[in-house]
Amino acid sequence: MAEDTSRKRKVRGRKIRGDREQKKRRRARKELARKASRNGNHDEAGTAATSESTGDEGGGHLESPETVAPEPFVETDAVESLRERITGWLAADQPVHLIGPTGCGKTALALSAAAARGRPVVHINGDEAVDTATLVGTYAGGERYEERDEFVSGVSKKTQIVRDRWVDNPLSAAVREGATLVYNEFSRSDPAAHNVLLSVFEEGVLERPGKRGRDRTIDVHPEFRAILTSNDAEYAGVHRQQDALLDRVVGVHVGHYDAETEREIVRTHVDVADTRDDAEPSDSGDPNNDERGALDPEAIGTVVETTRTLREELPFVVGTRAAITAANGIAVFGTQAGAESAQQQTDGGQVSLDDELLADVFTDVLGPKLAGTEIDDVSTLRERITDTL
Ligand SMILES: Nc1ncnc2c1ncn2[C@@H]1O[C@H](COP(=O)(O)OP(=O)(O)OP(=O)(O)O)[C@@H](O)[C@H]1O
Repeated sequence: MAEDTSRKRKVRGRKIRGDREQKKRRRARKELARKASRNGNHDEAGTAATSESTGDEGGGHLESPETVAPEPFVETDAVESLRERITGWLAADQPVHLIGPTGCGKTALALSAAAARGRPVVHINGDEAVDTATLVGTYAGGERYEERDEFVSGVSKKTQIVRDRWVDNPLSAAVREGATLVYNEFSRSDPAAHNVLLSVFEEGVLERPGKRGRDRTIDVHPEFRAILTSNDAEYAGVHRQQDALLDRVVGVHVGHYDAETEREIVRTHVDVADTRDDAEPSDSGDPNNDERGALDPEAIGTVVETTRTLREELPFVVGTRAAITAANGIAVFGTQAGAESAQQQTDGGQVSLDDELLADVFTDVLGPKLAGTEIDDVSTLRERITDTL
């Protein structure tokens, strides 16, 4: 009889514990939903879930589309047409591989296309150290918790339980949440790390190596998409990725933009002088940098034209980034050289630009690229630049 009573209480105890756990889980889910909605992280049904709702940990990898959208972002016809190609392929459920020379604008395009989808974004960079666990997740030791059993009133039993703690990494977070994965310079990572991508792209499941039981795989959310970027030289170089992977992505080749687009891009990254006759004296616009002046459209045109000529003449890539860096250098050094008075300097005067300054600035900007090229030293580089001007 006594045994019967204790059994009943034990059953009721479990039921109460079960209700409490359910409530706790519901509270946790609500909290996660609140956090996710603050991040704009919703799935199709308007509910929000993160890996934690399945008992795993995976926070921290998702960013809202608004956060990742590049700012400033120039949208000329050339930029828009490329972005439409990317978003078009994503709509066709194809992973996209953006291939192009360094500094031509791949990352900006990828992030802009990802943001345009309005889904959460996971942004990672490839490098030698990336392996499967870095992408998919891993066990991060045991998690200890205490379970309390109340058999009869006044008699309780505590049990220490150690449970494997799984930590999600970017790919698992992205496939679970239906995010857009932007995997920058993916060809810098070991190709073996990307085997998991094959089943993600082909079968819609992510295998979690080391996971056991029914948690071994994650079903890929139907809204999950991937944009991979790589430098055209590296892509064909040391880390050639397996054909099986390259076969499952479409390649969009991104070259250097046309002159008008490059001028627009440079313009958005520097302070532009107001050249109207009745314009106020120009101000750098940056309260922390009084020494930086404003470039007029003509100076921006000269920087872009020089960049484009050097691109043809020099044995290494001279990307749009080089043009932006040079323009920013000229905004400082041109102002220092051109300022006739101390007052003009602190006002952030308009820059004065001549060949000497252009050669100095471009020599510094391109100096780091000499290694492994036919140009042995920096004085030869300067000569080559001067010849081009
Ligand atoms: N459409 C654009 N609007 C504004 N800025 C842009 C645009 N495209 C590129 N840029 C700027 O040009 C520079 C180079 O772009 P980005 O970093 O995207 O090139 P990348 O090809 O990814 O370079 P890397 O191969 O070195 O990673 C950055 O400063 C970026 O902000």
